Amino acid sequence: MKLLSAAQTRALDQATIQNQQISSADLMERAATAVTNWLLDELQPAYGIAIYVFCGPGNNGGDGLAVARQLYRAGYAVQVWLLKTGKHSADFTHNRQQLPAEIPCQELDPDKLPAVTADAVVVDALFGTGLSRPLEGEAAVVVKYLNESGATVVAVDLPSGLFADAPQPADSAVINAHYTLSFELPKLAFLLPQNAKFVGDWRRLPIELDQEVMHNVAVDNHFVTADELRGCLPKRPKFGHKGTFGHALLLAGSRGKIGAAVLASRACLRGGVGLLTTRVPAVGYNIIQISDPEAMCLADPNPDFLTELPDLQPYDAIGIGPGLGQHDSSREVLRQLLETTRVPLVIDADALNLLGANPDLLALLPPGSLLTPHPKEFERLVGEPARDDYHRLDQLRRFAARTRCYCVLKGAYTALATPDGPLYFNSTGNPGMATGGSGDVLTGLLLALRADKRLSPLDAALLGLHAHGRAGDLTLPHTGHAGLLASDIIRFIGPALEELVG
Ligand SMILES: NC(=O)C1=CN([C@@H]2O[C@H](COP(=O)(O)OP(=O)(O)OC[C@H]3O[C@@H](n4cnc5c(N)ncnc54)[C@H](O)[C@@H]3O)[C@@H](O)[C@H]2O)[C@@H](O)CC1
Ligand SMILES: [K+]
Repeated sequence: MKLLSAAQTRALDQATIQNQQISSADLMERAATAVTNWLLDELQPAYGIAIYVFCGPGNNGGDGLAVARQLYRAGYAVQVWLLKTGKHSADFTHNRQQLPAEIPCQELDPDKLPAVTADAVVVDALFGTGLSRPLEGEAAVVVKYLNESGATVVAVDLPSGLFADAPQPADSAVINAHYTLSFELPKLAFLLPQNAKFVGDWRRLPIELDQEVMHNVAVDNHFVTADELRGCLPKRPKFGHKGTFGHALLLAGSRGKIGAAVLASRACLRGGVGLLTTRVPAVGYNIIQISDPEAMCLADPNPDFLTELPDLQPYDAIGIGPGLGQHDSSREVLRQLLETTRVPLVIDADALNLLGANPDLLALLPPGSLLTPHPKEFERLVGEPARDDYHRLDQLRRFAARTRCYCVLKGAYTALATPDGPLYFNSTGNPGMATGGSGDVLTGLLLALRADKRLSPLDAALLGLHAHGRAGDLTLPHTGHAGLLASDIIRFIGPALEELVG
């Protein structure tokens, strides 16, 4: 699913109006109907509860006026409050004229705002994608007042004051919505941690925008849905054998962190790899052999950390990092690996920290490698803290372009940057997965998919990120959020992958 800029959204609205031969008021009615239906079907406010619709001067306000009319016709006690300032759009004026006279409708006076109580529902239709500067004056006063009211706030299209795809000054007034109802597509802003308190739970309301125009528009950012990935994982051929699915090598673990190697190995096996060899320091030999009997174990001569790179000839993909530690000898193993490998690499955890601390190693990164940092590891990799989440995405995009690698940025909506520019945001997963070992599981799963020669690097990464989050979602009924362990995720990798098989 594409994430459009505000300008692209406007163009798509216009194309829809033209191609479907409808008026802009018709499209607005469609949008408002989607909001009203969501309110009635999902929020289900009790009859008699006060519903305040706050409208700005543009088409977002027009949506609000149409919603107010529809809610009134559905029997709700609605009142409309209008911002005094601003030039009214044509569709605002149209819907203002359509508002039944029985609905109380007044202009807002910042010195005498309506008493909005905590049990009320507020529909925020002040500003949407037409926001051109941070809110100030009257609008900022209203927004701050609503944020303090305790009422349930439902934002139409976008929380007022929030830019769809760019940062705003830290102290600017933005609605803190409980729910944001976005027309047709989500917005980039929804996927960034810094905007979580503005956006609340977001929903996407389809309004039948022109599919062909949407298909052809070029975008920098994608939100990857299950529908798009379904069928992308090739079926295992009837006469396939273990060689068909690749032989992976995992370099992981150090004294006290052999568990990371166990988790990554098991996830790799559950990810469908044909064969797996796990290289751990000698202390991990028995542990791996007992915990992951399906894996072969090659012990390093050193008891505590990796010091030697094995012969790489048999392997189709190599993963390095989980629990590795940052010993000088392990750094040299990483260096040798970067210098000699001819197969895809998956690089995680301490291997990333070693890259960050040694720019000469970073320069050796083979193009096409897949890196899986969380934000702190990514900061070490690029050596510069991000100003905000948008800046961090810029850094991510530039890093992938410069190194010609695929780079993940782990989070609630994990991002994947590609060497050619586009970013892909993952749509699965839950906060229960923010637990030790979850990243090791991802590395193992991605390693399995990179070892499968039938998959492109991009498909392997997207499928792995999706299946990892989905496996985490499938554990929830069994574990809840707090009780979710990384090893539970592994149990559900199989079912999560099965959903994606063509
Ligand atoms: N274009 C269409 O046909 C559709 C538009 N829709 C709605 O229309 C919205 C976009 O409408 P508009 O483009 O009219 O934009 P908005 O309604 O978001 O706001 C635009 C108005 O606000 C003013 N403005 C911008 N920033 C301001 C600020 N900081 N302080 C004060 N005034 C400010 C602008 O000068 C303009 O008058 C969408 O978010 C969506 O809610 C939907 O009805 C779907 C169809
Ligand atoms: K809004």
